[in-house]
Amino acid sequence: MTYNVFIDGAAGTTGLEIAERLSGRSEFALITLDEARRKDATARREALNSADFVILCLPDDAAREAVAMIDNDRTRVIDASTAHRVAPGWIYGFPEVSGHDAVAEAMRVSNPGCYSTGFIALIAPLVRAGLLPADWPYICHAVSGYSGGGKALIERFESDSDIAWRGYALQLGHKHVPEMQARCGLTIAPLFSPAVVAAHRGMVVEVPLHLAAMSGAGSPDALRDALAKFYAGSPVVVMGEPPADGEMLLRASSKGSDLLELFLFGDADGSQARLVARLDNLGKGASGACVQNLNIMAGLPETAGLQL
Ligand SMILES: NC(=O)C1=CN([C@@H]2O[C@H](COP(=O)(O)OP(=O)(O)OC[C@H]3O[C@@H](n4cnc5c(N)ncnc54)[C@H](OP(=O)(O)O)[C@@H]3O)[C@@H](O)[C@H]2O)C=CC1
Ligand SMILES: CC(=O)N[C@@H](CCC(=O)OP(=O)(O)O)C(=O)O
Repeated sequence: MTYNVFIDGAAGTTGLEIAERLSGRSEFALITLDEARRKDATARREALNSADFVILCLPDDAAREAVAMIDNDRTRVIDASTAHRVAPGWIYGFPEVSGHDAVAEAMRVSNPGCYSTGFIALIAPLVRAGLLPADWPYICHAVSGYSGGGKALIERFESDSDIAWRGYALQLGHKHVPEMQARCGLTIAPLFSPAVVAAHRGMVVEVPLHLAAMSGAGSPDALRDALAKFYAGSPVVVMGEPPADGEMLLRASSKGSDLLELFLFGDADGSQARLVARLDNLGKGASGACVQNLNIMAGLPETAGLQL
């Protein structure tokens, strides 16, 4: 069986990476639009309706418009944008947390945000296990490679090599906060502080915890064991090897990866911990996750075409 796949936004950062992961795979045939027609509404409507699977790699408004153009009940959609991540009728495309069966059967899948992937991977299983409270004001710090901001941010960083660090969303209310809160079942929106560093790709997401002040929280060992148990058997989400030298580096030259590595560092008396997720914003943070979801929806091995 060969499935027709249309990547709407195929010339963008996420779209190009998905096409790369699908290239050479006989299970999929890509529907492509040339440069002159890739934003043409008629051509897009035709492509959207002739595909078995559509992957939207578009800004939010264009993603909503694309979904509205689909007028058949056969085409299945994976949306990489923020548009549908807490929308009714959409399955959240994080199979390890939402359930593989839910993704496998879905007509509409919303791919998680890159930062949200790290935060949810760390917090959702621990809240579900009762080892962390749902009613706690969590704080999350993160850094991303500049490709996380798409073509515009890549152009900005590559034309100004003097930017070493860019803090943003300083007025709070980053667009990933609603999905972080909803998918972890938190009663209070987390405070999220993202930044961009002078690396093309890569991401570190950290949630520092005052365990001693949190009623009912587990010990660092209990949290680590619970995460390891939750993701046991996952080929994509793994417990990272704790660094022997006590430091973690994000290298500007790092190659792409579709792995998501989780770490838990605790202090000697167990009163404080740092939960850390390391991933590639373009891997499990975007394109790798899209391909993993596509594999699952098509009934194929979930890691086919992934770089692990
Ligand atoms: N980059 C990342 O790490 C991640 C990105 N995402 C999300 O994925 C989506 C795509 O992001 P990204 O690839 O980074 O962004 P880019 O800006 O790199 O690419 C977006 C592409 O969409 C095209 N486009 C814009 N409007 C239309 C339209 N109306 N019809 C057809 N094509 C259109 C753009 O065209 P043109 O080339 O002419 O500008 C561009 O090629 C966004 O919603 C983003 O938030 C999600 C997770 C991580
Ligand atoms: C560095 C950077 O700018 N990152 C993007 C998020 C990338 C991502 O996850 O994309 P979605 O738009 O699909 O959520 C941002 O903070 O807006």
